[in-house]
Amino acid sequence: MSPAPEIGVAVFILKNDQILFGRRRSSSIGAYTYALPGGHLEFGESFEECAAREVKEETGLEIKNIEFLTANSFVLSDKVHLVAVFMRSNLSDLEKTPQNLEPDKCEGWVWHDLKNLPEPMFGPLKTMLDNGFNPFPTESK
Ligand SMILES: Nc1nc2c([nH]c(=O)n2[C@H]2C[C@H](O)[C@@H](COP(=O)(O)OP(=O)(O)OP(=O)(O)O)O2)c(=O)[nH]1
Repeated sequence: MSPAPEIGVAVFILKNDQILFGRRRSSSIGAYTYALPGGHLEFGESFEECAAREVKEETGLEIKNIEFLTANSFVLSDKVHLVAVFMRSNLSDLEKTPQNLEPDKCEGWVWHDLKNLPEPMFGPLKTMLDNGFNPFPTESK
């Protein structure tokens, strides 16, 4: 029997014109590609709770204005079917810098301009951004 789809929550943290990305390490899917902070939805969690928890666990940052943006279904192989929920947020404290709290999973966190995105990017995210998806609120960007 095929494995069940996995549900991931990925978070665009927006700061001025920039988005926070980290390069994934080899132990997980999307090895060596740039992706957003995020992780798997745990039983009983809302998308907002999952976003805040994963961002805190991975970067030490606290976020606010957490909002649902979109969700997509991606079949990556015979064995991997992702349902990715994309959220956006702002930093609670603009002065705080991200820490790499899970160095076994991520090489480090860097801010990137929407017009100058890092490559190679994690497949599901790349598909969305290549199709013109813009995570910034329309009034400010
Ligand atoms: N982190 C992250 N996950 C993403 C992105 N796009 C996307 O489809 N996903 C999917 C892949 C996975 O199915 C799921 C969670 O990803 P993950 O591989 O980072 O999970 P993790 O090990 O940090 O999480 P966990 O098991 O500790 O909860 O979300 C993205 O940009 N960033």
